[in-house]
Amino acid sequence: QHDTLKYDPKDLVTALHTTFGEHHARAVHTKGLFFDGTFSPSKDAAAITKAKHLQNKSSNVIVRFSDFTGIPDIPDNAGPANPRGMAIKFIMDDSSATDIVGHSFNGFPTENSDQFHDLLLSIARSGEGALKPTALDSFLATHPIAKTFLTTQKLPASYATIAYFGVNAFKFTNRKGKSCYIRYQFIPEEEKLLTAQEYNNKDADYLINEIKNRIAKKPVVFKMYAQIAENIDVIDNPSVAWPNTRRKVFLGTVTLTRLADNSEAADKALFFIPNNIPAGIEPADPMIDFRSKAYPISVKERQ
Ligand code: HEM
Repeated sequence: QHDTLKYDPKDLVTALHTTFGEHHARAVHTKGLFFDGTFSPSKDAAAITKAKHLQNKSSNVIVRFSDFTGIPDIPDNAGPANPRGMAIKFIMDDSSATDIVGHSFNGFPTENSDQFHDLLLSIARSGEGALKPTALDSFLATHPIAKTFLTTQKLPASYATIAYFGVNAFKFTNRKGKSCYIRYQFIPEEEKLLTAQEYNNKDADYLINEIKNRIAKKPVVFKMYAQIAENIDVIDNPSVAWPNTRRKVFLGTVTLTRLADNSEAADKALFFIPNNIPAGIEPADPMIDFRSKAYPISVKERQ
């Protein structure tokens, strides 16, 4: 199935622009803000991977929170602003770096990039004035997982009070050569969500303002976990979450301490690539390498 994809990474970036506009900015997750902090790995992390940022030694991190869509000024309280993004860059002593790019939903709307392309174009064709049933209505009628994704998003009180999921599976290998398949989870200190009514009453920059105020007073903390697959779990389909009952290994603590320099130059220089990973971690879901070809196209376009 994955060898016979119809659309290439460039087609996906074009589909994002067709749907959200070309704004000389990130093709998607365009509105956002980044923060500086540290990551301290747990002892258990080193038992399941030899990856160097997970070996009992702290690293610096940059974390960028974002809203969905490629619309630069999307209101934080708009429906399509969900899911939120959390991208993290670990910067090690030798100044090498590794990235994780996740979002606030435990799953992806589609099983592969071709279907994501078709979902995007169906959204593009279903704007104001589109005849019913719209292209999106038709897509969702035949793709129930995408429908669940679009209609059951959690509404965060803060970027700091919602969980984020890596969604695509990686293979971890430890120093003894033993491997397992994992998906990342970032769990907030406290989950705080809004009702639909509270959400509607928020203003367009409520998340941006909240997180700036919050971090000026106290650090923002997430616990990072690896959810471990069992033999029966599907590795190459990010639209299906693994059961909640799966074992989770605590990987370490992310502590964000201050708003980073969000200058235009710093923002242009900052990018995350899902397969930027050290020895001890490998992509296990083909979407990871696909994404990793699409992101640099957007990075280049926004310089
Ligand atoms: C085939 C699937 C996907 C495609 C084609 C795609 C494409 C892109 C592109 C082109 C960018 C802009 C990169 C930049 O300019 O720096 C981006 C950013 C982003 N994507 Fe994806 N993506 C895909 C899947 C995912 C998945 C599965 C997640 C979450 C688990 C995700 C979360 C994000 C986030 C959070 C950002 C913003 C990163 C930042 O803050 O710089 N994407 N994506």
